[in-house]
Amino acid sequence: MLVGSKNQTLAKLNSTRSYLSCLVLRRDSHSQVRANPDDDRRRRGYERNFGIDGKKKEHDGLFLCKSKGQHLLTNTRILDAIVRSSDVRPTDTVLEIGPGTGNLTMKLLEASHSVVAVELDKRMVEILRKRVSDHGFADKLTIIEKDVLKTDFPQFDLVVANIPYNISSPLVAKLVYGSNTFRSATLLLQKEFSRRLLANPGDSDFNRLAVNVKLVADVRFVMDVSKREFVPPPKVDSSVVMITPKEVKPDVNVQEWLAFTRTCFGKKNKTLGSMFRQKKKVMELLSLSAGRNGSNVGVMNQTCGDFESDDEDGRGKVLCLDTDASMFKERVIGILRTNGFEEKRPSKLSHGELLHLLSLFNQAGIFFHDVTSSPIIDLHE
Ligand SMILES: C[S@@+](CC[C@H](N)C(=O)[O-])C[C@H]1O[C@@H](n2cnc3c(N)ncnc32)[C@H](O)[C@@H]1O
Repeated sequence: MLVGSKNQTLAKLNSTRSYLSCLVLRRDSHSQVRANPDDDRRRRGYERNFGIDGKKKEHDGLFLCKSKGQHLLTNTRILDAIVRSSDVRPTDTVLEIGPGTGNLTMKLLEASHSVVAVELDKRMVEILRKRVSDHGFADKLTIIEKDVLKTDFPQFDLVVANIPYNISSPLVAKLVYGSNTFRSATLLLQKEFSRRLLANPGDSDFNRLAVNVKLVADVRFVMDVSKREFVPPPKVDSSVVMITPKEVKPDVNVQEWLAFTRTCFGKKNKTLGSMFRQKKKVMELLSLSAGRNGSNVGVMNQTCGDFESDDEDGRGKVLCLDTDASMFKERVIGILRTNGFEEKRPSKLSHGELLHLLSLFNQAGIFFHDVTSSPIIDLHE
């Protein structure tokens, strides 16, 4: 039951910082809240089911926390459309990330052989368990009560999930660059993130996220979902996309590829020539490449070492570094020029062309990944 109007609720929320991130959901409201085509009725439904009441919160209320991305999808029509578009089969084990109170889970349990759900919020887990066992599905559900980013997944056939948007990038990375083999991942994502993911080489908005994901997977747009379909409504609209891992993946060192795309897509709209002429970039690549086995840069450093020892006041060292850097820069630009890449912009290049350029650099002893740092899969920025 609502205590106060929506405006009063917001005023109270503003009064305490910690309240800003949470709303109170009555424990039974997951089954009562339904999206409605009529905006006014939807607002009234929202107001009936949410409110801020200190006492209720302590006794039978449930906070929906912004920081955990807790926006529940309540429109049955959309939930059905997501399940249909995911192509789930009766023999499938589905991985659901962030089941919340189980709106999507119930549909997945009906359509699949079993569901593995990863949820970090104990209160959600409690509600989900009860709801699922009330409907006789307990045997088909495994709940992993953990942070999905710190969990090893058991085997599954496909992913279907309305995920917390604040972990979109590391989660997509974990799925597409992780060790699990699966058919597809149908994900409800922030619309802007989906658009970035869907961009193709040559598009004005082709970006590092898309180039990294599309190296190993295909991405298909499924549908847009309005923010009004969620309780509480987030600030942004959403889209459903389907990510399908490629059967054959390119034979490339992933860390080297990710470091290479970080360099290439770091400065929007620059040509490769102007990007690789920057002194800072040249010095960075020189130092990364010098430590690698088989790198010709090592030979340059050896010569440099002899030179340095002859010079007592250290001026030779500066000169030597400058010589190294300018020779190295010539080598980098030479590769770009000889192979027709100097005037090209990375966003216009295909995966094949980018992979070719990386292998030309590596063959010439020019490397991008810092082998001394611990490996991480970061897909953008
Ligand atoms: C957007 S809600 C989706 C809820 C439900 N699937 C639905 O559609 O109504 C995201 C859910 O993910 C959970 N969650 C947030 N961060 C998580 C994490 N790192 N690991 C696992 N679950 C997480 C939240 O507690 C919340 O239940």
